[in-house]
Amino acid sequence: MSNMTASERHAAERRERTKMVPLPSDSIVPERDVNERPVLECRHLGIEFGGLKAVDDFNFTVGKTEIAGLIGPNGAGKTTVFNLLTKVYNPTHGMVMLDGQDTAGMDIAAASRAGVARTFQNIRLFSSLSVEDNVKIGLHNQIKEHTAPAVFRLPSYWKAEKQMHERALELLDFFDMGVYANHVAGSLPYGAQRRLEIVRALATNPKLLLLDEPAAGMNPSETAELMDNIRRIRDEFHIAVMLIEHDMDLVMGICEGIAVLNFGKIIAKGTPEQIQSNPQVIEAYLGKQDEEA
Ligand SMILES: Nc1ncnc2c1ncn2[C@@H]1O[C@H](COP(=O)(O)OP(=O)(O)OP(=O)(O)O)[C@@H](O)[C@H]1O
Repeated sequence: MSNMTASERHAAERRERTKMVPLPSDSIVPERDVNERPVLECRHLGIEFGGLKAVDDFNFTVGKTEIAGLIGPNGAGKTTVFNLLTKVYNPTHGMVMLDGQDTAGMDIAAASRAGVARTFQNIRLFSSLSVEDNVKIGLHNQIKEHTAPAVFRLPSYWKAEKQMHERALELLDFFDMGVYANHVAGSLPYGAQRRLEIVRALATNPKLLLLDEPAAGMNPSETAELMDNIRRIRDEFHIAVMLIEHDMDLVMGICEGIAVLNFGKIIAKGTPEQIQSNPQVIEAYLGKQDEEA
């Protein structure tokens, strides 16, 4: 394996490790997850804006520790799916089950507590705050805060502060970012800011981490490092990751199950090998890319 590029190595590792098995719902999950409750089940999910069906009859399941991919041409509806999963939008059709919980009626904060976290296509950090404070913002959704201890600086307040500081550093260290803890977030190099977004999302203790174009703007070595980090997140936090990405080496290198959207509809679902050899996908998406190249 020594002469392989990072993405070839990832693809080889994935082929060795992951066997995808079908569920009765026409979805597939990694074999290791088949007896576990899926972290995400979308059934006939859809949303209309005016007359436009931005997402239509979206059926997709993500296993408990799966790395899943959502791909498709620009405007296909991918980010809208993430907005539905995080309750930025309420669906006009269908349902989303998060770790077995129906998310109907939840707002963004409730969905976060139920276990979904995300990063955005364009970096959204509190750029004038410190790196540590950005992570602590993520941690806040798990800590029950009472006004009196904070106002009167009671011992329970300091204990919670200490716990948050330690946890924030632990998470930053996981990504070799502990040295940046006191830096202003906006002063970090681009790649480090993208990593910080992931750390902040992980701080909410999610079961499902949604990454919207995590490799955008990255050079090949940063992308290879990102792929390693996504794998490490899955392996060490034992959570699922679902990502939207245009970088096909990344998608085919680390994703286990993939859905392809075109004009709001799933046109193909399957393993990277199945997706790469699907004529509809090649025509709708991969072929188009080749023509552009
Ligand atoms: N709030 C909204 N109101 C009206 N139309 C919307 C809204 N949000 C998304 N759309 C439309 O839904 C469609 C899907 O958009 P979406 O951003 O989900 O695509 P995408 O696959 O993420 O694209 P890209 O790869 O370019 O980010 C587009 O036609 C978009 O204009």
